[in-house]
Amino acid sequence: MAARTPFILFFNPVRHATARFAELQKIARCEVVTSKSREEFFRDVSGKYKDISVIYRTSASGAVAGNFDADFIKQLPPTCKFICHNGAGYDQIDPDACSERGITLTYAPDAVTEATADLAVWLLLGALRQLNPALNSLRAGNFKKGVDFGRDPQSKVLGVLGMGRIGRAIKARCEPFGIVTRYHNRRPLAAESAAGAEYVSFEKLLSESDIISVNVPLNAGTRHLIGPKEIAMMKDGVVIINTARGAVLDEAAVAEALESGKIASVGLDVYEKEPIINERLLKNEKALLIPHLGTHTYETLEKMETCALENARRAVLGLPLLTPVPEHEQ
Ligand SMILES: O=CC(=O)O
Repeated sequence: MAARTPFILFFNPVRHATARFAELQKIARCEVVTSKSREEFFRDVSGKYKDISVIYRTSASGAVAGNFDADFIKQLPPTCKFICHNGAGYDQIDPDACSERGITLTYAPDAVTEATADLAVWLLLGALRQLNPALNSLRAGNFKKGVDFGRDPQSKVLGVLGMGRIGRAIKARCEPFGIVTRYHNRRPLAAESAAGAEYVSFEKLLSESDIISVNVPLNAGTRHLIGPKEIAMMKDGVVIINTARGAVLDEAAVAEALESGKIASVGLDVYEKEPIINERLLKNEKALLIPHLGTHTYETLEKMETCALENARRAVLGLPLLTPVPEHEQ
C-alpha cells in the first residue's frame, strides 16, 4: 500500500514565508482550517480532519478554536502527532495534555526576541517620558500646555522579571542609556548570560527598581504574580513595562495604583483578556498602550513562520525537531 501523504492543518494561513510554504506543499497536503468554531472543528475531526498529522497554529488560532487545552487536545485524531506553534509564548496550549496524547509541541523562541525587545524599550522610554499624555495634548490642540515632566533613563534601576532571551536583549538595548539592569529568575543565570546584570530576590527587585519589565511566561505560577501586595512593595513612582503576557499583572490592581500615583506610568503591549482592555487602564493617560505588537513586523513574522514551518517539515520527514518546547525536549 502506498504511504499516506502527511496532512498538515493550518489554523492560520502563512502570509510571509510563502516560499517555505510552497516547499512544504511538495511533501504534505497543506490545508487551512475551514471550521468556524470550536464545536464545528470537533465535528470536522471525525470527518474531513480525521487524518491530520501535524497542526500549525499561531497565537491568533484561539479565535476559531479557543485554547488548545486538555479538552481540545483530547478531541484530536490519533494520527495527530505534532503541534507546531509559531510564537514564543505557548500559554494557550497545554503541553502536559499533549504529552499524554503522544503529541510533541514545538514553538518559535528565538524569532521573536529582537522585535519584542525593541518594542519593550520603546515602551520603557515612552512611559518614562510620559509620552502618552503628551501625544494626546498635541492632538487636542494644546501642544505641551500642562504636559507633565518625564524622567531620564540614566542611572535608573531596571528590574527584569524573567531574564530569558527577551530580558537579556532588553538589558543590552538599555545599556547605552545608562540604565542599570538587575534581574530575578527562579535560578541565577551563568555569568556569561547575565552579562553583568545583578541577580536579586523577587522582593528586592520589587522594592528597589525604578522600572520593572515583565518578561516571564504565563503559567499557573505566574498568573497575577504582580498584584496589590507586590505593588505596595514597589517604589513610589515606579514604571512598569509588560511585553510578556497580560495576566502576569493583576490589571485592576495596576489601574488602581496608576490612579493613586503609586505607579507613575505603564507601557503595555499585552492584556489579561485580549482584545478586551480594562476600562480604567484605557481611560488613564499614564498608560501607554499598544495592541500586542511585539512581533508585528514583516521580518519577524517571516522568521516565526519559517521556524514553525521548518518544525512541521521535520515532523513529516521524521527528522529531529528544531525547537520542541522545553517540556518535550528529548
Ligand atoms: O506574543 C508573542 C509570542 O508569544 O510569540
